[in-house]
Amino acid sequence: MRGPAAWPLWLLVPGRPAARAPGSLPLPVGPGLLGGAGAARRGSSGGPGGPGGGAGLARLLGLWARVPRTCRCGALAGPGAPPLPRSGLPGGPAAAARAGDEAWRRGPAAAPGDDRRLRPAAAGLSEARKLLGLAYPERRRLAAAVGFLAMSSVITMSAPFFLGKIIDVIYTNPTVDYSSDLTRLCLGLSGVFLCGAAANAVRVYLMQTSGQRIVNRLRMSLFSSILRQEVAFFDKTRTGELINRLSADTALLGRSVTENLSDGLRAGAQASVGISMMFFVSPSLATFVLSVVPPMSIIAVIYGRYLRKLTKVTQDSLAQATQLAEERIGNVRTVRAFGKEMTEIEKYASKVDYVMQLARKEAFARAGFFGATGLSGNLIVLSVLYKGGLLMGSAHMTVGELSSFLMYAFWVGVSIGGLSSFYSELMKGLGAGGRLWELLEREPEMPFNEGATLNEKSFQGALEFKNVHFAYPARPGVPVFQDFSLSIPSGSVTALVGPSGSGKSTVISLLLRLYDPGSGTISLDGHDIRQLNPVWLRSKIGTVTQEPILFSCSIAENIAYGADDPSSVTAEQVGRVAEVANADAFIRNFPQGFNTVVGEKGVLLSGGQKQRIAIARALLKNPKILLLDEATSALDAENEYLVQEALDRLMEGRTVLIIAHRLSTIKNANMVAVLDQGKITEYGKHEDLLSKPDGMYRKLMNKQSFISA
Ligand SMILES: Nc1ncnc2c1ncn2[C@@H]1O[C@H](COP(=O)(O)OP(=O)(O)OP(=O)(O)O)[C@@H](O)[C@H]1O
Repeated sequence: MRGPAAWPLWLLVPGRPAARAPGSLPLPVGPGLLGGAGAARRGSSGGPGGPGGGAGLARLLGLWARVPRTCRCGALAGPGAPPLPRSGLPGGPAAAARAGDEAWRRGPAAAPGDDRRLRPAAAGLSEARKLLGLAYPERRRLAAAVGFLAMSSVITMSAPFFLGKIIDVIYTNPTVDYSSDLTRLCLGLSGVFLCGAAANAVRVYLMQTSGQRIVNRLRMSLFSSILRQEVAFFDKTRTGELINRLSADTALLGRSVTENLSDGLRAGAQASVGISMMFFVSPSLATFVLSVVPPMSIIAVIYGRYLRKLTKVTQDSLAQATQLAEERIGNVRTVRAFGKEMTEIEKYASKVDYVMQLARKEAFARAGFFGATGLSGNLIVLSVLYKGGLLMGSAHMTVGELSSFLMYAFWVGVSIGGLSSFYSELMKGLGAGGRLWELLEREPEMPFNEGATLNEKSFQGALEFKNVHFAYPARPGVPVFQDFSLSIPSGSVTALVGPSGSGKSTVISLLLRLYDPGSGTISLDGHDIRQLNPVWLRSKIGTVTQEPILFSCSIAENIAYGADDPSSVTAEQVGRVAEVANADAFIRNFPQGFNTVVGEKGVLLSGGQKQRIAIARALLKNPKILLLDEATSALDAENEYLVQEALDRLMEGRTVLIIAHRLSTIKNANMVAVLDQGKITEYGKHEDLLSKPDGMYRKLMNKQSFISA
């Protein structure tokens, strides 16, 4: 915040400390003498520009990779891990309750473990109340800050009165020696100003720290709410947009309820005290001055509404620009391979240009608003001088009283400027808040962590699809499965084959319950998986895809990610599974061994190496059910052998569904299922299916090149 001492004396252009309006009048006393001036207009940093301003399964599972990196490693346990902090508060609901966070609490009918019902209690209330609800957990700090604010404001606002007295001491009787009176008054006032400055400093500190805590809590709540959403939500919502909401919008919203609120309160308090003092010093002059306030209020309301709408559009366009940048930077190899750098730069430039256009509109509105308030401020001063001069001439006012009045008028002008800044920042906060509330209050269409679990001892891992009909929510009119039925007995290996796009990866998505079928049932040991707790279900399933997604952390952390509680995994456990997965030799060859950081999405490793790390991760998870997607392209002979051997070890004793691309896998499978046009058209052993002369399987074998290794 700009320090008051840096403000020019003539500053009466409300909310524009840095710009002197042409022709504005110099005032006798500057705010620098009067302690902190919280009415300083906030910078517009939160506005445009922001604060500181054919591998289907891989694609599906890649959704998980959209999770921001910082949360992927270690901190975020896999399925089966303790649920994410409810209510977004680091300590979960208990902490929320401790913090008195009424905006985030369980609904009255919530069952234990029912995360879905956690929703902001403020839902349905006006947005302004929701904003204030955010500040509620910080009420003690904020109340203390308001106390210090009141103290510094009282001191600030008493200054003009005493300064007027000093002027009268000087002017009233120039022949008398008034030096001792003057020294006493000035020393006393210096002490009082010092107290005012200290109170103001404490207020700023408390407000800033509360603001950051509110933003942190808001970000945690939002991140938690985003991660709970069903996968279909991520099919429709773009990552960059969510990132923008998490960073820019939360900051804007947080600021509007703390620093801005504090400055608004200060300005409000100072304006009302200033107006009262103006009436106290000269009622007739005060009545005259305040006749200009109502027209200004009307302009402010119109301006505020406009700004609110504009902020919403600006934040949306900013989110789109972030989305584009995030996607292109994340896929820079593809951009480079196609030589599209310049095209992408132009695309980004057009998005940023649009944000700029909106910023220009905002600047235009701001300029008009602050120009009008500045002009009226200066006119007030001029008229006070005029009318005050006349009153002094008729001996109705002393020079000290006129000086006091002018200073109060000045403070009221500054405070009204502060109030208009507060109002515009609040409107911006409300504009940015709209989308945030939508996200925060969105209830996932699929339960996140509720439902039954099966008895671990009797759990077999038999899977069955019965008359399943399914279309992706993003394409409801295009059915992927129509009357799809398939049984995968416990402990058996079923190979799934079918033409590209026939829905093989979709089978895996449905088993992981990333989506629910439109009709029909998918059961585990005879229980409809919709009745089961999805987190528990996923903890029983391991997946290895042809393009495994690794996170940008160490190899050890990537392997430990498979465990229910990654933090409890020992180096020995990691070493052991890496050995079984034929991965430890190449890992140990890296200078930093298991501590080697693999780069974003594991970009620093080869395909075969990534697969073996994924196999080690699955081994550590030790699931009853395995869903595998074999690599379509052949690895070199050695890698091929090592991966295959690791996979064979991984498959032992589990229920396995494998999207097969290797002849050897198909031949070794207990059963082969042929998927075509949303149905299983053939089912049996490799040799039996091959013996059907017109069968789909035979045609597939002839058409598609299965890897012969
Ligand atoms: N998230 C999604 N939203 C909408 N449609 C999708 C989605 N994922 C896949 N599809 C569509 O569903 C159909 C089945 O896709 P799926 O990935 O299951 O096929 P596949 O048999 O695994 O293909 P491939 O062998 O090429 O990987 C395709 O038509 C595909 O375009």
